Amino acid sequence: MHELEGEYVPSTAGWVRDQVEAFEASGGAEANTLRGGGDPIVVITNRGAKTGKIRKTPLMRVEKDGVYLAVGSRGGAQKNPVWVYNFRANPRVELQDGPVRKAYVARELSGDERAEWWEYAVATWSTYGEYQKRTDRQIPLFLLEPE
Ligand SMILES: C[C@H](OP(=O)(O)OC[C@@H](O)[C@@H](O)[C@@H](O)Cn1c2nc(=O)[nH]c(=O)c-2cc2ccc(O)cc21)C(=O)N[C@@H](CCC(=O)N[C@@H](CCC(=O)O)C(=O)O)C(=O)O
Repeated sequence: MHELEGEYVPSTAGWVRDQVEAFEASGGAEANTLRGGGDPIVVITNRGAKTGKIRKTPLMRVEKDGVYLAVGSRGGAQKNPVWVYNFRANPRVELQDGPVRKAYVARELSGDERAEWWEYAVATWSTYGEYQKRTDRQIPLFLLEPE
């Protein structure tokens, strides 16, 4: 059975749900930046930690040599986005970048490795630095490596 089949339950956030829909309907040709600006996004399909349902999570595109970084910033909110718990429970995800959708395994980062990737994330999209200043929660990072 294909790893990530199952019932897709859209995000409770309308703008996110709509972006996923437009992105997937166009094979990643449309709705592939943040709010139509110049910052590229990817869409990560993941399995709910409690419901087992299929979730689709757009994140900023942070990539290096075929490996992607998922940044649990959620605008600097005090609590983690719940997809963090999905990635921890079900690390096999699928990531679509433009027209290409592939299987990855998510691995949560810590220590020096995390520090290095955090620096790269902020260099890629500087708003992440602003978000970390807004909360004393340490923003979780997951490296997505091709399966
Ligand atoms: C709104 C909420 O989503 P969330 O998983 O908390 O994630 C919040 C946001 O991070 C998520 O919406 C991101 O896509 C927002 N977002 C970014 N969020 C980020 O954290 N970082 C980014 O870089 C980022 C970029 C981005 C770009 C475009 C865009 O449209 C959205 C972007 C949600 O969908 N909640 C569902 C539950 C979702 C879920 O996965 N439930 C699990 C249970 C999880 C648990 O164990 O509690 C399950 O199904 O079992 C609900 O309340 O019903």
